Amino acid sequence: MFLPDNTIPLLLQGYAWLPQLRRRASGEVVHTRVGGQRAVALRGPDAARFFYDEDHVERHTALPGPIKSTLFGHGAVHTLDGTGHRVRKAMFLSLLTGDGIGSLVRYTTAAWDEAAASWADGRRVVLFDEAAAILARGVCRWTGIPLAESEVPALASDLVAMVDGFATPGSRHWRARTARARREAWLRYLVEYVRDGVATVPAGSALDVVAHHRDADGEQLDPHTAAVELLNIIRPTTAVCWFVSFAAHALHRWPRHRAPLREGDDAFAEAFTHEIRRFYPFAPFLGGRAVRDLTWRGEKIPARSLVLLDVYGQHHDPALWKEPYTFDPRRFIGREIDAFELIPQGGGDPAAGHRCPGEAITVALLKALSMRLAQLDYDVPEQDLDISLRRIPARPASGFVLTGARAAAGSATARHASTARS
Ligand code: HEM
Repeated sequence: MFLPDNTIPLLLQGYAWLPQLRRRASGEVVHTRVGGQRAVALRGPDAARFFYDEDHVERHTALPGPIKSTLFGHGAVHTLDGTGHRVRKAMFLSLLTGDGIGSLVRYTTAAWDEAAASWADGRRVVLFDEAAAILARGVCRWTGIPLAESEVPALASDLVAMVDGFATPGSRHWRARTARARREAWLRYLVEYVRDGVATVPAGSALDVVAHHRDADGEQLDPHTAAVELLNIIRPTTAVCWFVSFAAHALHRWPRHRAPLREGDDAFAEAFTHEIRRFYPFAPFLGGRAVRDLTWRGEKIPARSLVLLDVYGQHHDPALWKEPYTFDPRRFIGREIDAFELIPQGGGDPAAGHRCPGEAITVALLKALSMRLAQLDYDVPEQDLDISLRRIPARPASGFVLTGARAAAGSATARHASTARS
């Protein structure tokens, strides 16, 4: 079968690329070619289950060099399979789940409260940038990475750049590569100082654990790989700023959702974070490579093909979600979420496969910061709030500008401010 290469349509159409191919396909599988390679695209919970079976799809041969040089780093856990992956992944899960989440949220909300107090002077705030700085400050403190206040904006901007430039040719891509090279060098030295005892580090902190982790071969990570994995903690945590800007966008478009967040309705706040992660575009699709000839619902997938899981398409499939283009947090209240149904951060069991180990952290941070945002009154001046589906990763064009931010009367933030004054 002749398959034309679809790389240019992917670059032009972004998130709409796979859903459009799917609409034109005769069956449940899209057959195409991308980057000169044969590819198939699937979607739906059963497809996700199929994709996450290591007997079907591997990762180490699938990730393109430009994505490793920007988003993940060479040698990252994302690029491993089998036992090597399990051992490295266990390190991440030991750090990113359980008791540590509470202290990361506390550090980050403290950074938010401090920043929000400074917004009260009426200045113009670009929420995307402020949230990135707040998150970078919180996660470095939590990780044990020493960082002076004056260094926060440049670090936040580098971490954002690594995410912003992974899927695009041109200046954003080169900015991402430069940012990664700079920050890998910085953290490589820090790891060496920790190992030599030149830098002291809180016992059990992420910096301590990564610096002393032993991989499946019993060896410590080389300093470069340790730096890559530290970045794989602080970079995606800072990237929660994308979701914070989407939360602001949602509260602006559908202000009725502000009241339950402001009142501290925990179940609603959790549902709100899930709906943000379903409704708004972030990871467009996930990719791996077929380890052998496979068959999916009667269709052949030749060995070595790329297998793409259409995340955005799955989250907007009317067969799975009632009115998928309506933003409705209540769809998540009072029901279990299947491990392969809502997949903004991958699917399945994070210990057994590549699902994001930082999902609980993402939900906890987004929930806490959305509730704090809802407790502020602010003005939203004229600006470009368009979220282009052609841009990967998407974001509100203006970064969501607000002015005149002040604690809403009667909110927990206002009570906190008046206690601090008295
Ligand atoms: C902005 C929020 C986040 C999004 C959208 C996100 C999304 C993802 C996605 C789509 C994957 C790949 C899943 C796969 O390949 O099957 C992933 C993997 C990963 N994420 Fe996240 N993530 C986020 C936050 C975090 C946080 C907060 C951390 C750590 C603190 C983190 C650390 C990782 C790591 C280490 C992996 C690699 C897992 C593996 O290959 O086994 N992520 N994430």
